[in-house]
Amino acid sequence: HCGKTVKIILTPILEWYTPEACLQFKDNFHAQLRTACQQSTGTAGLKISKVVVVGDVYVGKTSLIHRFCKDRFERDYKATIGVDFEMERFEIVGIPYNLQIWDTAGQEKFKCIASAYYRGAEVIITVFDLADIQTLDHTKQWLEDALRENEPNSIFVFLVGTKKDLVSDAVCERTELDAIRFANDMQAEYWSVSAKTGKLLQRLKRQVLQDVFLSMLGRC
Ligand SMILES: Nc1nc2c(ncn2[C@@H]2O[C@H](COP(=O)(O)OP(=O)(O)OP(=O)(O)O)[C@@H](O)[C@H]2O)c(=O)[nH]1
Repeated sequence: HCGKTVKIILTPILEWYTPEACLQFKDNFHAQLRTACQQSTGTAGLKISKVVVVGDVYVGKTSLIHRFCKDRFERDYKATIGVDFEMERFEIVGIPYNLQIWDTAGQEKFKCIASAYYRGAEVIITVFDLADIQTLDHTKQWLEDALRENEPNSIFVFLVGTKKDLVSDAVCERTELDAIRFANDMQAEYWSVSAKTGKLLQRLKRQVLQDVFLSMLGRC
């Protein structure tokens, strides 16, 4: 679990983690990376990174974040009122980082409140429901709104289709073809996932952490 690539270094704090066997704690670990990590400070000296999750009402944004941070799924729907956030802690070369994951409301009446929290994001995750193709059509607008509050060239964008468990493989494949076209236009990375089964979500999470890390390096 600890190796020489950035991807592997970004393992969050896990119970089976053994610092003694971890390359990033060795004296001869990549000097440039170590310096970059030590220099990258965010708001008020804390090392904070921000991910913002946007998309239509009921597409599964909250469920995605719960699976990300708590590895839990709830069947009952509770609309997000305005915004909410989860904090995920992880370490790089022994330096603790806080990853803020902002959950925004999809309901039109809360859009004004939610958009006030778009600023300062390193990653934007634009979500749609694989079982409701119309929600894919709206992703470009969600992204446009989120990008307006950020520096478009320094941001990583994900397009995520959720509720993969609700659609057949054939429907999923057809929708993915459209989604990949959208992703190319949006310069986004595309993933199909299910918060219910948790399928691919841990891999998506690692990819998000990797992009956050690259973004921090870019700021140094
Ligand atoms: N089967 C299935 N249901 C899901 C999945 N993800 C979310 N849901 C369900 O879809 C409903 C809406 O999910 P939420 O995560 O609350 O949706 P949201 O996008 O946060 O909604 P707003 O906060 O109102 O914008 C809930 O009843 C979830 O249990 C999934 O991957 N599979």
